[in-house]
Amino acid sequence: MSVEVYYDDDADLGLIQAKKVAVIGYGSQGHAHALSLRDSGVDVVIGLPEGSKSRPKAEEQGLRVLTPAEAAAEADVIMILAPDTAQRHIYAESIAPNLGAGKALFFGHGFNIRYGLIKPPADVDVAMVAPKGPGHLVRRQYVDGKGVPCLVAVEQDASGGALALALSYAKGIGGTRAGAIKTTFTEETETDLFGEQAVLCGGAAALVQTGFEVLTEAGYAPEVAYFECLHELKLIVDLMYEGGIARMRYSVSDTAEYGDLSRGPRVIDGRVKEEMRKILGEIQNGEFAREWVAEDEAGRPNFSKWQAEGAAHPIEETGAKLRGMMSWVDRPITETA
Ligand SMILES: NC(=O)C1=CN([C@@H]2O[C@H](COP(=O)(O)OP(=O)(O)OC[C@H]3O[C@@H](n4cnc5c(N)ncnc54)[C@H](OP(=O)(O)O)[C@@H]3O)[C@@H](O)[C@H]2O)C=CC1
Ligand SMILES: CC[C@](O)(C(C)=O)C(=O)O
Ligand SMILES: [Mg+2]
Ligand SMILES: [Mg+2]
Repeated sequence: MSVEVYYDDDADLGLIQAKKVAVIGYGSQGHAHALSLRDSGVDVVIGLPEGSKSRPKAEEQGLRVLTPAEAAAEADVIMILAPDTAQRHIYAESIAPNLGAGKALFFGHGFNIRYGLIKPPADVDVAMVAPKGPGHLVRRQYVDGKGVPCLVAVEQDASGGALALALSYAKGIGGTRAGAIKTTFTEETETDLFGEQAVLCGGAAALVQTGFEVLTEAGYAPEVAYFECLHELKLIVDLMYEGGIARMRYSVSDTAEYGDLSRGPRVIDGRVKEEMRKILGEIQNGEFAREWVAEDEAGRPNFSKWQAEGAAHPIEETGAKLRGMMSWVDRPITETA
C-alpha cells in the first residue's frame, strides 16, 4: 500500500499565516507548536486556565495567553494540545461553545476522535498534525533547521481546504522538512498507541530495565550494566536512525552481529510477538482507551504507583551519577529549545 508523503514544496505556509491559531495547552507539544508557528510568521495565542503553571512559561516567551474559551473564541484554527484525558472536558466547556462554521479544530493525536470522546459539529474542519517525536525535540529540530516527520489526517473537510491547511500548519512546525504522511485518525491513533506501548516506551524501557537487572543480579557492577544496557542503546539506535538496522550491523563487530542474529529472536520470541498482537487488539477494540479513561477518572492510582516504582528502579540512581560526569549527555529539557 503506497502512502502520500508531502514535503515543504507541497505546502503553502501562507494558508496558516492567514489564520489566527489558538494552541490549547503549553506542555511538550504545545510549546513546540506555538513557538515554531510564531517563528514561522503565524499569529498564535495560547489557551490555558487561570492559575495554570504553564502560563508564566508561555508569557516569558512573549506569547499572549488567554483562557481556553477566550482563545478558542478568537481563533480560526484551534489546536488541542492538552493531555488526551483532559481534552473532552476542555472541548465541552471551552471549545464547543466557541466553534462555528469556517473554523478548524486540530489535534496532535487522534485519541479523542477515534474513541468518540469528542464529536465536533459538521460545519467545522477537523484535522490532525501529529509529530512522530517528543515535543521538546520537535522544537529543537525546528530551531536547528531540521524537522520531525508528521502524520496529517482529515476527519471532516467542511471547508474543502482542510488538508491544505493541515499541511501548511505542519510546514509551520518543521514537519514537512522531514515529510508529512497523509493518514487517518484511526491509523494514527492505533499505530501511535501500539508504538509507544510495545516498542518505543513500554517495550524499550522494559528491555533496558530487565537487561540491567539480569547483569546486576548476576553480580556485575551497576555502572557497567548501565553503560551496556542504557547509555550505549542510544549510540546503537543512532546508527539505526541514520542508516537502518543494516548500518548498525555494519558498524558493530562480527561477534556482536552473530550474537544479534542468533540471540535477538530468542529475546523477542513468538510469545512476545503474541503479546504485542494482544496489545494491538486491546487498542483496536477500545479496551485500552476505556481502561485509561477510567484510570484517569479514578485519580490515576495505578499510574502513580507504577510511575513511583519506575523512578525508584536502581538504574535511575546509577544513571544520574554517571550522567552527572558527562555534561554533554545531561541536556536539560527546556520550553524554548
Ligand atoms: N508528548 C509528546 O511529545 C506527544 C504528544 N502528542 C499529543 O499531543 C497532545 C498533548 O500532549 P503533551 O504535549 O504530552 O501534553 P503535556 O502533558 O505535556 O501538556 C500539558 C499542557 O496542557 C495544559 N493543560 C492541562 N489541563 C488543561 C486544561 N484543562 N486546559 C488547557 N490546558 C490544560 C497543561 O497546563 P499546566 O501546566 O497548568 O498543567 C500543560 O500546559 C496529546 O494529544 C498527545 O497525545 C503527540 C505526539 C507526541
Ligand atoms: C512515543 C510517545 C508519543 O507517542 C510520542 C512522543 O510520539 C507520545 O504520546 O508522547
Ligand atoms: Mg507518538
Ligand atoms: Mg502518543
